[in-house]
Amino acid sequence: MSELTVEQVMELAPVIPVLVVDRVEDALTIARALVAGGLPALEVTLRTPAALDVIREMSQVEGAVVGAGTVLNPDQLDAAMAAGARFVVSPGLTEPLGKAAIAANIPFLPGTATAGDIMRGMDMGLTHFKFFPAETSGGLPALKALAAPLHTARFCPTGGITLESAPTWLAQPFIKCVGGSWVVPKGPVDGAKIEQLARAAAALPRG
Ligand SMILES: O=C(O)C(=O)C[C@H](O)[C@H](O)COP(=O)(O)O
Repeated sequence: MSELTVEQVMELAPVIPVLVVDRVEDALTIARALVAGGLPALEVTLRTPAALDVIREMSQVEGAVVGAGTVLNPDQLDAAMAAGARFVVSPGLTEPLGKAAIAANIPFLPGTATAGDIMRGMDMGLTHFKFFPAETSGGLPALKALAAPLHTARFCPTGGITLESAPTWLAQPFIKCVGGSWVVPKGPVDGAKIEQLARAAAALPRG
């Protein structure tokens, strides 16, 4: 259960940082730096063995709204929610995962890249989607072409987006936020650097 709607999660900041965290010891430093920099919605990808513990740790940080990314199936959805995830993101939309997320009443951003993906989501009652992988799926021209007929859908493009390219995406009315990993660079964790990158991302204007 989450007290936020998916729209509210997307409106927290212009950027949802996509996090791949290997060491649970780094979780608090990363989350505090991102929240201090103005990015409260944190997507912890289930790509590392530490991910569920990282969600638990980060959830203790005041102001953080911690979600799970790379959620592939209902079992992972359950595990993420048990760890405290308040929203979930997936690279693609399957019927089992979509139904489970709707039944669990948790904000869900399924990855979509085609009209068929988005229409299947709409049939399930979903209204907000990740556009993934954004740059290699045709970039903004592709999403504009999809959003024209599917005009009620709202998007969080993710995949290949940078601080420099984000403003062009965010200027579109059908785009609520973007996702990106650039805010937390790979390598040793530097809280001051992360906070600085978060501040720049949080200051991006939205359309
Ligand atoms: O697996 C998921 O659910 C994901 O969220 C994948 C991420 O969207 C991308 O890995 C982020 O892409 P970059 O910003 O280009 O690094």
